[in-house]
Amino acid sequence: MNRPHKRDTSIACIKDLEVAAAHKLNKNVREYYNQGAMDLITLHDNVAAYDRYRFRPRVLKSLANLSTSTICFGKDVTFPLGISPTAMQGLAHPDGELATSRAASAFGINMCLSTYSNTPADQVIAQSSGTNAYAHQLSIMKDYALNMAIIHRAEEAGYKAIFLTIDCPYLGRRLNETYNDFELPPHLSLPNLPPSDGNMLVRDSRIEYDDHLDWEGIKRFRESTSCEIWLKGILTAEDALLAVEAGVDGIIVSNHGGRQLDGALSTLDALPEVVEAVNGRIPVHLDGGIRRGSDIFKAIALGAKYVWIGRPVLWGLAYNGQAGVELALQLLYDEFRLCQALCGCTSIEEISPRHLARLHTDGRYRPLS
Ligand SMILES: Cc1cc2nc3c(=O)[nH]c(=O)nc-3n(C[C@H](O)[C@H](O)[C@H](O)COP(=O)(O)O)c2cc1C
Ligand SMILES: CC(C)CC(=O)C(=O)O
Repeated sequence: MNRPHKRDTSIACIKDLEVAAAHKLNKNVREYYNQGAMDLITLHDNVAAYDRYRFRPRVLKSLANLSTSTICFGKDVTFPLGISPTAMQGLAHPDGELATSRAASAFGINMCLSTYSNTPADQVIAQSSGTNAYAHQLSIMKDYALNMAIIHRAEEAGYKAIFLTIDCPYLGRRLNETYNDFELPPHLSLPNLPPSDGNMLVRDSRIEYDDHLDWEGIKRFRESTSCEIWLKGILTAEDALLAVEAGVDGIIVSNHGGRQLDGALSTLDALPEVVEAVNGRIPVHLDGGIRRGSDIFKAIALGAKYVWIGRPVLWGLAYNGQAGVELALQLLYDEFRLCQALCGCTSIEEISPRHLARLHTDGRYRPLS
């Protein structure tokens, strides 16, 4: 007999889910997922940056027609949140990326698949019932036949966009991977990449990234596919302007979840200068540090059209597969909708910088504009 799923009352927010996931994962995987580069300064600042803002809520606005939905990659999605590409989801749960994809589709939000997926791209997108859209992330390797094969497989399978990860000409120094001699367990494979029996992350010859890539190279990617081309890993106005000139379809303000250059700006702090430089010519998205629905609201208020999450999904997946990812999404959705309502916004378009105040050096919060 199918019993109705009883919600675990000990999990009321993403922090609870992080704790629950920590009990399910072994040390190597937990630290690979949760940690980042060097002293984890950027990792922590990604999260802390949200607390440097306060809301300026507007009251007595009828909420009768409140809508949280928005359009992203041609889909009318439930709210402005998507799933960032994270490697090797099979480490969290045997269903891996299949479970994540089913949860994204059930919830009506978009998903980006990692180059280092444990599941082939066509199987991941096949889990969708048509409610959501998919992007495929590309770690740009020296081997262009391999890069192009990944792009063309994604295009044929129905992926709408390629996210070029541009903050990774070399892998960041993740100390946990060295201490733990972190490796992919033998039961998991990486179907996008040629087989190898070397150490997965620290010394694997498959991870020879193209450290010669420049803006001309980005234009060539643009010409190689009918998928949209997005750059994941922009943190400055200067590079945002070059991205617009290169003709890409969009930008994701990202520091790889604090896993690349430790000490780089938090993504929320980088967002305003990128939004200002782009000036509406292409959409700007953000990922990094989102742990509450109210964080999503703050990023949207600062000009992101859509935001993405990495670790909260991995924690949901580790906790309880597809149902755990849906729980993570539900928590963030409920918190976001409430925050939007309490700020007096009936639509995503109404969310603006006027809804925020920022902490200044004199200890006071002031409106943004
Ligand atoms: C375990 C893990 C694996 C990741 N793998 C990839 C990857 O394969 N490609 C990529 O572009 N980004 C990767 N990222 C970065 C995420 O796409 C995203 O930028 C980051 O997780 C966002 O920060 P958050 O985890 O605080 O939400 C990974 C992040 C984590 C935590
Ligand atoms: C396999 C890794 C290179 C994936 C990644 O980008 C990460 O761990 O941050």
